[in-house]
Amino acid sequence: MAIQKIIGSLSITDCLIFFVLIFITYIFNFYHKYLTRPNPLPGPLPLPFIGNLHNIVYDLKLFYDNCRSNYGDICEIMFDGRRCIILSRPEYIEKFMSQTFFAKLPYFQGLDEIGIYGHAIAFNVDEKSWKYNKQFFTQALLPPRVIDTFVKSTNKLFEELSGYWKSLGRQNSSNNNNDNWTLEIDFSRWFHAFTNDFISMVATGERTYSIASYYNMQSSVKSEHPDALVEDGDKFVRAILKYVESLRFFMFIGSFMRHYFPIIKNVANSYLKNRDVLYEKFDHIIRKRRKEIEEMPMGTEMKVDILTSLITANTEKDTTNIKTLGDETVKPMADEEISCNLIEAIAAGTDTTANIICYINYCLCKHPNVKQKMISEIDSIFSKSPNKYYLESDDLSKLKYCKAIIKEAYRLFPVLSFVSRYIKEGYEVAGYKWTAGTLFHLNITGVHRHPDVWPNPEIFDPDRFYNSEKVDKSENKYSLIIFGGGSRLCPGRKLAMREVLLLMALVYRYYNVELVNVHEPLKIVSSTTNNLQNLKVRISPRII
Ligand code: HEM
Repeated sequence: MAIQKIIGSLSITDCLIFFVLIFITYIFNFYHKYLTRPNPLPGPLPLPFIGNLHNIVYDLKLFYDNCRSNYGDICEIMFDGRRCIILSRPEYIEKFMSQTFFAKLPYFQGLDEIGIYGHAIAFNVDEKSWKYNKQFFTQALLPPRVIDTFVKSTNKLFEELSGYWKSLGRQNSSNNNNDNWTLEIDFSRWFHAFTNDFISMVATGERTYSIASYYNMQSSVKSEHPDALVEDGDKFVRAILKYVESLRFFMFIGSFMRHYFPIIKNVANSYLKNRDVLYEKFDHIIRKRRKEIEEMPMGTEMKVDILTSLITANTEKDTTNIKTLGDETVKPMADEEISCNLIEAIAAGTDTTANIICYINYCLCKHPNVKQKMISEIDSIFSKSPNKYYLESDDLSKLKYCKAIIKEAYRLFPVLSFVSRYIKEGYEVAGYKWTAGTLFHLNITGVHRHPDVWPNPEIFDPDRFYNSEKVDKSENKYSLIIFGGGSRLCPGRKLAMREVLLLMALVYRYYNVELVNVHEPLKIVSSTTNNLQNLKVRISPRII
């Protein structure tokens, strides 16, 4: 009653003064806490309420690119109300690359709401559940038999892509029947479509027909795949892309805004609806495959894809030997968990691989000498067997210079700007003691362009990884972290390396590739990955 009386007696000016006082007290507290923090490090000044969101959200890549030169090997930002320490030196990140389990994130209510937090692998913070999922996932991807099968699928899919290029090239030329055509293409769009088609096949055994769909958009004749299949694939890809986009939204936009702020609430709801549609689609795919597997007589050869492997693991149809996790016997994987793993595989394997292919292509077009040396290496594989069209795993292991190019392109243009680690207990890093709850970002660009580690770090020079003298000098274990490291090492690394190598070899074996405009700056849109967009190249068939 007394409080009601006091509130009733307040004028508008009193209320305003009251809110201003609260606001000033908050600001004072915020900066007092900031200025008296333990182990203060350099970094951009955080703002109340948003921390350093404004520094990173507009151009994430630029921020991490400049982080080391502006603030040094160790600096800090404030993210989601907590300190985030950015490490840009191999020696500092080394501790996080051990086999000890590290979470990657603190608790994110938004990620929980969208349904990924604590599930599958990348967003899993529970050691036991993460181990369970990662073991299954790795088992599904790493065996040589599996990799060989996917090498064959890449060859076949490239043949289809090549057919589309040829058809568009001929449609573009005055003479429809010859191989004397040139075609301008958006390399980035084609290879996003390609990796999407491919990873969907790897994950579920079913294609998205993304390359056919992109071809149909540009061609006067349609691909041979039925329209309904292509449209279905399109819908599926759009739902996946929207889901990936929603992860960022649910991480950055706070719970209050998502639930009560009118326009934002609608966006959140549309993301949740998309999630439900996507999970329903995966449910359907999983149920269908379970039934197929159940009906298969024992001993029948199974399909090679992640879905089949996750369904059969630890069942009587299991041909591998997972069975135990530590000392515990583990159970087969539940459908909900399988869905999350499949979504993660598709999300993690599309943009990463497509972008690295684009960056490699850009570097090659900018460095004709490197390109020529690489083409000689590729041709040497084919010249040993003149009727060869496809390449096999054994051929790929001979492409040493191509591998060096991949590493060097990735060093200069990492697809991910950073990887994160979150400590649940006190820990010593870079000579400082950190309390539980500190988040670390391992700055990939900072490490990859560190002048103490890499001589002339801004120069594209694949010989760093080819010429053994140079390799010994400059490559220390954590100075190149393409696939992260330690317990969190990327389980898709072998598959991705094979796919990228094979695509390089096939594209440059069969096509001349030039940038349409050599002087045009790169268009990189940085979000979860550093997406290279609108990479216009001119292709024509190589006369071999
Ligand atoms: C060129 C392509 C790829 C690159 C550059 C790449 C890079 C990375 C990096 C840097 C990490 C973080 C590692 C860390 O925190 O230390 C990661 C994690 C991961 N990647 Fe990849 N990746 C690629 C392809 C793939 C593919 C094809 C798949 C699956 C089919 C995949 C699945 C995953 C998963 C599930 C994780 C989470 C691992 C964990 O947290 O334990 N990646 N990847």
